[in-house]
Order: sequence, then C-alpha cells, then structure tokens
Amino acid sequence: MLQLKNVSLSIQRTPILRDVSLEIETGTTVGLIGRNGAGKTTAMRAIMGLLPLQGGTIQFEHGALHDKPAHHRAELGIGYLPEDRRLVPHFTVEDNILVSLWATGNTDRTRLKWVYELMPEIGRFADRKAMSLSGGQQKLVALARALVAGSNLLLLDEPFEGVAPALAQRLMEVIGDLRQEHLSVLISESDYTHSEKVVDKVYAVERGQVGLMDTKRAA
Ligand SMILES: Nc1ncnc2c1ncn2[C@@H]1O[C@H](COP(=O)(O)OP(=O)(O)OP(=O)(O)O)[C@@H](O)[C@H]1O
Repeated sequence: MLQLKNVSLSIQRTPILRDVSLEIETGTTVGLIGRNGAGKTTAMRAIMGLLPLQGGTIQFEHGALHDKPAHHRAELGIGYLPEDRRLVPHFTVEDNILVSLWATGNTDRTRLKWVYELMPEIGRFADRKAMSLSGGQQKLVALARALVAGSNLLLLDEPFEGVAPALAQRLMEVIGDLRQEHLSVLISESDYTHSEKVVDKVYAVERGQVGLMDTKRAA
C-alpha cells in the first residue's frame, strides 16, 4: 500500500500541496483528477522523492518513503511516467526502457521480455532511436520504461494527454491488463474521460487539496 498522510509541499514558499492524504491499496488502480496547475505532477514528484516535503509522511508497503533518496525508488519497484516523457533522443528505444534499471545495477531482462509481450509494437521498433518516433510512440516507450522499473507501483502522469484516440484506447488496454499483475497504479488526468474506465477509486485535486471523489469497485 502507498499512503500519503497530511503531505504539505511548498515551492519557493508558495504552498502547492496542502495537507494531502491518499491511499492506494496494493493491486488497485487509483485516479488523481484535476485541472492544469491543480498539483497532480507535484504530488507524483513528491512520491518519487524529487521534491522535499514540508510536512506529512509517505509510506510505501511497510516503510517510510519520504526520507529515502530519489534513486531508491527504482530499487523499491516504483516506475514513473512523467508528463513530458523525458526520453533520451539519441538512445535506442530499448536503451531508453532499460535506463530505469541501470541505476539499480539490475541486468535481469525478464521484465523487458514481459513488456515486449504486453506491448508487441514496442519490440518492433526496439532498435530505433527515440527521436525518430512519433509523440504517441514515445509515450508508449515511456510507459514501457515505467513498467520495467515499476514491479510494485506505477505513477502515470497524464498518460492520455495529447495522444490520438486510437493510442489512448491502446494505453487503456495496457493499463487495464495490469490488473492481473497485482500492481498498484496512480494515474493522473485533467478530466475523467479515460481513467474512468480503468480506476477503482478516484481522488479529485483542486488547488493543492485532495479529496476522495468516487469509489467504483470495492477495494
Ligand atoms: N518549479 C516550480 N516553480 C514554481 N511553481 C511551480 C513549480 N512547479 C509547479 N509549480 C506550481 O504548482 C502548481 C501545481 O503544478 P503541477 O504541475 O503539480 O500541476 P498539475 O496538476 O500537474 O497540472 P499540469 O498538467 O499543468 O502540470 C501550479 O500552480 C504550478 O504553477
């Protein structure tokens, strides 16, 4: 389980997250829905250890996450799809996916193989340079990279933003298939269009405050 309790975070003394509490039970998919600027990316970056908290705690499984350095997240099986993808343009697709494991010294290719099975289209362009792909293809590669690292928890920041309807559908299928993997997943979206079909529970985020909006399936 991932649990944020009373998390507060300011950037340049401006409060961005205010007393945020949320829970993702193991094996469930949770939505974080809010307009641009509401605080979704900041919440994900806080969970990834990329921004320091001013207050509150983040627990993952049975340990405190908030006091661990960012590079420990991959070791804990936490994968992150940032909103802006952040692929290395001159690396191949495969190297971009494996980057998330290099930091941990993990050379096991089992998860890479699993990702190619889950998304066969990625395997087909594995040797191409990231910069030669379309924006939508790059989004798939960034998801693949998050999946390789995220054996326990996946943080997907606006995965459907700016992608064509057919690809959004494909992303939803892949995310829906993760249910069998007992992964915990947090998905942010500016409206509730796509995530509605794949989440168990939804939190609304507005001006840095988070509240439970809907529990769809009994978790
Ligand atoms: N580095 C920063 N410096 C100053 N303000 C920031 C910084 N990062 C985020 N903010 C502010 O924090 C608020 C929340 O931003 P955040 O990116 O978390 O929103 P979001 O819900 O993810 O929306 P978006 O989709 O626009 O990224 C916004 O008002 C934003 O301007």
